[in-house]
Amino acid sequence: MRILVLGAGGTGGYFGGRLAQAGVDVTFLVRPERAATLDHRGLVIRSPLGDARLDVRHVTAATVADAGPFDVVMLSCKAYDLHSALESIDAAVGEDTAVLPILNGLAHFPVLDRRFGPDRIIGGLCVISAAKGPDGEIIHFGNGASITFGERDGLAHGGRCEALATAFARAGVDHRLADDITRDLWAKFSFLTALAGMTCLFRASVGDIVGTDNGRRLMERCYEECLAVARASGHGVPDHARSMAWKTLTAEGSPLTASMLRDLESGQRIEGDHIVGDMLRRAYEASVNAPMLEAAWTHLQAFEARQARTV
Ligand SMILES: NC(=O)C1=CN([C@@H]2O[C@H](COP(=O)(O)OP(=O)(O)OC[C@H]3O[C@@H](n4cnc5c(N)ncnc54)[C@H](OP(=O)(O)O)[C@@H]3O)[C@@H](O)[C@H]2O)C=CC1
Ligand SMILES: CC(C)(CO)C(=O)C(=O)O
Repeated sequence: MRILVLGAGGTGGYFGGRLAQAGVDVTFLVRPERAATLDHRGLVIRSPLGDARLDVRHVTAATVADAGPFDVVMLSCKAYDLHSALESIDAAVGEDTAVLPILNGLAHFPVLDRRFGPDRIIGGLCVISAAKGPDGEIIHFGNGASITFGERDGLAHGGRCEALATAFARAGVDHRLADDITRDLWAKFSFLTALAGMTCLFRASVGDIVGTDNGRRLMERCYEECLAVARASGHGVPDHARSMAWKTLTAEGSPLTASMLRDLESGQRIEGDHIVGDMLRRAYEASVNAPMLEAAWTHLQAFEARQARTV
């Protein structure tokens, strides 16, 4: 199986790197600056699951056409880069290529469906805390790193998801082939929106928020709003996923924050509109009362307005 990974940042660098490390046929599609770093230093992963320095095959938008087509294109850009990423992968997508996005959120699916046709798009998500460090190294915080994917229509599509599962198994990556990926996507979207909305709003970890007089109650309200949107959309989050999320969102002393807070505090662009803004629009459409999401989204928009003035 030939895999193209768009982006060699926190998620793409980690999961693509693990595949490459195991000898899976992986090529990274990167921008010129990242290509220069990969040439110079290789793909460096610092992780509690094992450090690595890998010489990885890579192309840029200008050269990808010569390397394709691929069996799978794994998309690991931030949502605000989606359109440029799609322009770049166009030449790599052939008749039988599948596209596996691992972005957070849901709003990229209709964009991908329109561009490549729904049959080409696999549902995917990942759970990890990782970022690109100052020297281009992938820093993996914490011990968990898993990827979940599956066919959104439940059909076989030539066994491409099984082939992907084989590749991840070979790389020793914790992975799951989901029987209902849409349900998993909604479960993660609901959890992440509450986590990102709240940790950004209060500029604090879960533990620090729930340790305050009212934090636990506010966290509960925010998560309840997200769950209500999921239910109204016909994708109610199953009990086990809800109780796991709730435990994580209210764990005393937990240092967990969303990657969005890391981005916000380091002055980078954020996926506020793709995550919190999108959930709130869905709340309005479904007539779900969502004051916590309104506060979280107002805060992120105000942050972005100030950020735009200072760059
Ligand atoms: N980081 C995390 O812990 C987690 C992130 N996610 C989600 O995964 C997605 C990706 O996040 P993350 O990996 O952190 O993001 P990063 O910013 O670390 O990595 C994204 C990479 O995509 C590259 N890229 C963007 N546009 C293009 C393009 N047109 N051509 C080539 N490369 C491009 C960027 O390149 P360049 O280096 O040139 O800017 C960057 O290296 C997001 O939706 C995020 O919410 C999900 C779970 C956990
Ligand atoms: C919740 C978490 C850490 C899980 O991967 C995540 O997706 C993020 O912070 O963006």
